Amino acid sequence: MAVFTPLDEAEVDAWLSRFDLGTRTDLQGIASGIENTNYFLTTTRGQFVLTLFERLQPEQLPFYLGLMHHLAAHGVPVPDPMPDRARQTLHTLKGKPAALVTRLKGRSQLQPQAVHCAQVGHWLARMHLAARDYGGTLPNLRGLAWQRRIIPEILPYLTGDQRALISAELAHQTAVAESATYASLPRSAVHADLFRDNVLFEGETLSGIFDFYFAGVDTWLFDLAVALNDWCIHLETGAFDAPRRDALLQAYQAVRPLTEVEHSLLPDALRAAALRFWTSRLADYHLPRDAHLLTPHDPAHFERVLRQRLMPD
Ligand SMILES: Nc1ncnc2c1ncn2[C@@H]1O[C@H](COP(=O)(O)OP(=O)(O)OP(=O)(O)O)[C@@H](O)[C@H]1O
Ligand SMILES: N[C@@H](CCO)C(=O)O
Repeated sequence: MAVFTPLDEAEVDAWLSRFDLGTRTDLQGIASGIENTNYFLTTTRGQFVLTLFERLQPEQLPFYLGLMHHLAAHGVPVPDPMPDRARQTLHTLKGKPAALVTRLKGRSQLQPQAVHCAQVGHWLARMHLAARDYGGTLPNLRGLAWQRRIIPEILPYLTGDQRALISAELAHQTAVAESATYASLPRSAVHADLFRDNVLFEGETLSGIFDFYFAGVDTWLFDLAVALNDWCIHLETGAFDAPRRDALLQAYQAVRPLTEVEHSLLPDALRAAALRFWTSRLADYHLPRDAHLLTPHDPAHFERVLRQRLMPD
């Protein structure tokens, strides 16, 4: 369930009157999602999503909302945060930070085919190019610095084999991140969590990308690796499905060809992306921050993905 903070119609109406968005015609709690309280809010002027941020710090939110607006203004189909009459997009409702964003059309495609992966590759590259001149500077808060802090806390919960794997991978990624080639990788604000459940399709056409609340400045290659590791694998084994992987990569490169350095570092980036989500899932599982909010995803899945990425092709 994802209505952690129930809202009644009168309090939503009072809040909505700050905007030039007409009056409420419908309000429905959204059942999915595990981080925030979300409602679909329909007014006489359009369809929106009202989000109450249950966990995120208000200081981080201007970066996410600013990025969404920047991308929307560049023609990327992402939720556009609505300003109130005082031109603010970050609001407060029931004492929590809140935003009202445009509702995107479409449905998720949890069993993607190559045609869907090609759409994801195309829009990921468009997003990267559009984000180049976004001025926000929030780092990826689940990047290597966070992993180096949290992995020692997780180690006691792991088997000897898992401890060896995660420690060796962390050491490898630290060495990669300190290399001169890594420093030359193109980067900007990126989504950093472009999984199947954060994209909508109308038929075979991508109609929306949402959930920017893990976005941060990181390499474009890392963002690409996150998407490849989710959209283009067999979920049971973590192995790549070659037609889907090739479709995503080709469509990405039709918009923005990878540099030579990016080609050479892609295998490391795929490992880095697997390590990132194995680590966060282990942390959510063993060190829950807000146990009542989080339904942890299965950490073993990303352990399998990492082991697959370590095998020769
Ligand atoms: N702007 C939007 N337009 C259309 N649908 C949306 C939009 N934002 C959210 N949704 C719908 O609401 C659901 C819940 O949103 P979301 O996945 O972002 O939840 P969350 O709790 O904020 O994050 P998490 O994915 O981390 O659990 C999505 O699966 C999607 O169906
Ligand atoms: N995509 C993340 C959850 C955070 O949105 C995961 O699958 O672990």
